[in-house]
Amino acid sequence: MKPGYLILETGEIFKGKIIGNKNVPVFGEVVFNTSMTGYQEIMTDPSYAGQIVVFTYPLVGNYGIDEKFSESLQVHANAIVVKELEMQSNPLAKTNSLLSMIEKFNLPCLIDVDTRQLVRSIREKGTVQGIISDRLTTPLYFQKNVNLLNKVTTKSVTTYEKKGPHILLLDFGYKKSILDYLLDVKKCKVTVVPYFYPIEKIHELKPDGVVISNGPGNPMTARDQFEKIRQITEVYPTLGICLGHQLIALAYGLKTKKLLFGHRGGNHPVKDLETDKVYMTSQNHGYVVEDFSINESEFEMAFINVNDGTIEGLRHKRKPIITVQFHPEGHPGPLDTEFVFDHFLQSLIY
Ligand SMILES: NC(=O)CC[C@H](N)C(=O)O
Repeated sequence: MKPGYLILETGEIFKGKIIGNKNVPVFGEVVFNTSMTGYQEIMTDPSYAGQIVVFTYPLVGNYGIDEKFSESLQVHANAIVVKELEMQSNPLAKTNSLLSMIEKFNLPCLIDVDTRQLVRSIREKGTVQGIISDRLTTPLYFQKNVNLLNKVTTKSVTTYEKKGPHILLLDFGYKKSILDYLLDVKKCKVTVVPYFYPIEKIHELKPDGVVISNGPGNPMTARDQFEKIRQITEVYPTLGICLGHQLIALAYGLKTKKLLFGHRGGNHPVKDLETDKVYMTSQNHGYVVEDFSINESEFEMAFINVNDGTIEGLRHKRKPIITVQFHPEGHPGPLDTEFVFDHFLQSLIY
């Protein structure tokens, strides 16, 4: 194991050891996730493309990995940072080790890091770019506002046949558990298309409803899709999840902004403004829809974050459009808000 460093844009340096891909430096936006489990789902969630993920839970890898928990076929995070990494596989659980996954995907990983201090710094100063390197003299070079969507979206059109309603999943980097939920739990027929799929071709597929997926980066990088998204919502009942929520809001003229350090974890409390009930949700986002922009828009707030009062979901006043900033499909995290899918499916006429 060779010594390594996480060098932040602010000039702060965190020491550790490099394992996995030793071909550093590697760059990325440094974000932290507070989930106590779910490292495999987090690493394979396409929304983390371009980011260096810091796990606040101090021991990562202790229950191994299992193919069925992957949210995609790749690891999307640029690198991970952990306090203590369990190197062995767990013979009782009969799983492979996290290290085998790190090696398979050639993922740079900085271990033995004071992640508490690192997260304190991010919480204070905000999300910053960083570099993992094996030397302190690495020149700081940061790419900002890169379009990550082409990296994560599907290149083809795939239909999964089932007897239920036909849902089009517009893929900005969807998590597999969204597809699984629609297929296996709700028995929907699902067609997954690239995010840039033209509106005429969407009409040809004759979906009963559209789900706009989660995905990486600043939602404004998808501005060339806003007009199409608006057209989709004019015709089809639509559910937007996380990035999908932000894109629908932007398509209707609302605004987004970057949070100081984002929401990434499995216990973010969200209040349903219709019932006044609070649910625990799984979250992973750095941007939010700005609340002032909702005034005089065609939307009303459906969910609010109990911790910081940010918008967690929108409902169109007349059209069947539901959007959520959190992840109703969980993975990792609670499934308390799966009913969001039911509300969407109830809005379909087929
Ligand atoms: N999970 C997501 O879809 C993330 C959305 C967006 N990239 C954000 O960070 O806010």
